Amino acid sequence: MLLKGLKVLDFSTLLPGPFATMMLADLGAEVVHVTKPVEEGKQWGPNDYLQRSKKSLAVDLKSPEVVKSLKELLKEQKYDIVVEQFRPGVMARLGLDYETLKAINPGLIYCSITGYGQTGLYRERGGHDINYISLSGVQGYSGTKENGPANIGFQVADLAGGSIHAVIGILSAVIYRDKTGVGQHLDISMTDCALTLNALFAHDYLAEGKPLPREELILNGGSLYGYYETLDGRYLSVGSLEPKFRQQLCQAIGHPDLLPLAMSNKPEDIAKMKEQLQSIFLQKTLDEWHSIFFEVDACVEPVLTFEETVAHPLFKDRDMFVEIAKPDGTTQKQIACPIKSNLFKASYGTVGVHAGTHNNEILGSLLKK
Ligand SMILES: CC(C)(COP(=O)(O)OP(=O)(O)OC[C@H]1O[C@@H](n2cnc3c(N)ncnc32)[C@H](O)[C@@H]1OP(=O)(O)O)[C@@H](O)C(=O)NCCC(=O)NCCSC(=O)C(=O)O
Repeated sequence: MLLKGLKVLDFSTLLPGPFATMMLADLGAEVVHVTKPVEEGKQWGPNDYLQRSKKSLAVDLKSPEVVKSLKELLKEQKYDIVVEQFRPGVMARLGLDYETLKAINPGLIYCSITGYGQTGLYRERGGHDINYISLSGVQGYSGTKENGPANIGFQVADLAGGSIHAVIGILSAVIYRDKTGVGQHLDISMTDCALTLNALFAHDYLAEGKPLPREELILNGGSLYGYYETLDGRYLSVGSLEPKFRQQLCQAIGHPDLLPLAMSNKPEDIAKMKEQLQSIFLQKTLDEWHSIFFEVDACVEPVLTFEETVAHPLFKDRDMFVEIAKPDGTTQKQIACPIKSNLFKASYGTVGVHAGTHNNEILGSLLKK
């Protein structure tokens, strides 16, 4: 296991931190999730997946004895990475802030994931993914002129922002600590991370002063790149950006005559081509189009329901679903670790366990002291 020996004490809640520490656990880190005590029979949130392979400690962090015991564990270097995701100030009120813990373990890597960072005007402001992607500008040029931004259905800032940057930060800090013995405090703001997701278009504005209007850029509706409805009310994603793919597209839909229009970058031609494509795609069902495009190199794929995704041979070929053991001896299907290597194969413990399952194992003797 790539991260064998890394020991993480994870105070995070909701999605970004738990997803980050699940990635670390999939790669072999030992993760203990610290949470509030939960009534027997009631599990916290999406525990089965996000908490897989982790141990669970359910404790009242406002109890001085508990905090003393946790510090003891950190002092003895039983855990050398802390992940937390509260509003700035919460961990300090609990006596578990970086400065306090660094004093007892200078090699500690402490990763704080927040909406807006540890500093600045917004530091204590509550928020969720929808707010982070709104402030970061990505929603300012997504959606349509008519309807404005659209709900995207999954959490971009939390995951592509917070979780993945937290993991990169933690692993970089581990490499640095291996060389120097020195730990550090990582300040991961999900909105800062979401800002970086403007990667392609930010430059147009920053370097060239070009505004980023909805439906006028190459990927947001200003080209034929987009979604088109089919006869059965389903959708096709058309990503035929390059000339060779546009050529294949026109052939596949039986309209090589449309190639000059498909190649034109004039806004009026693009609008006409999109209209043509829409009326052509409405003539067949998604399955019929899929049969045609499966044989064609044109960057056209169906928009699948999640059920269809789970059954798709693409993910079967890539072993992207795994059966994870449950404590009752049965298994549960979950998404596999997507990091694949010639040396390493992800291995998993059980699905997330009930909050507090490992209280005795981890804190038992310390709490009795
Ligand atoms: C999500 C939040 C807005 C939720 O706000 P709040 O509910 O007000 O929580 P806070 O973090 O401010 O404070 C948590 C309080 O719970 C207390 N607390 C926490 N755990 C414990 C335990 N185990 N025992 C006792 N007390 C506890 C902690 O001491 C704080 O108390 P006091 O000190 O007494 O206050 C905020 O946590 C936040 O901004 N976090 C960083 C960013 C974030 O997680 N955003 C959401 C991502 S998910 C998302 O976007 C999405 O899916 O959508």
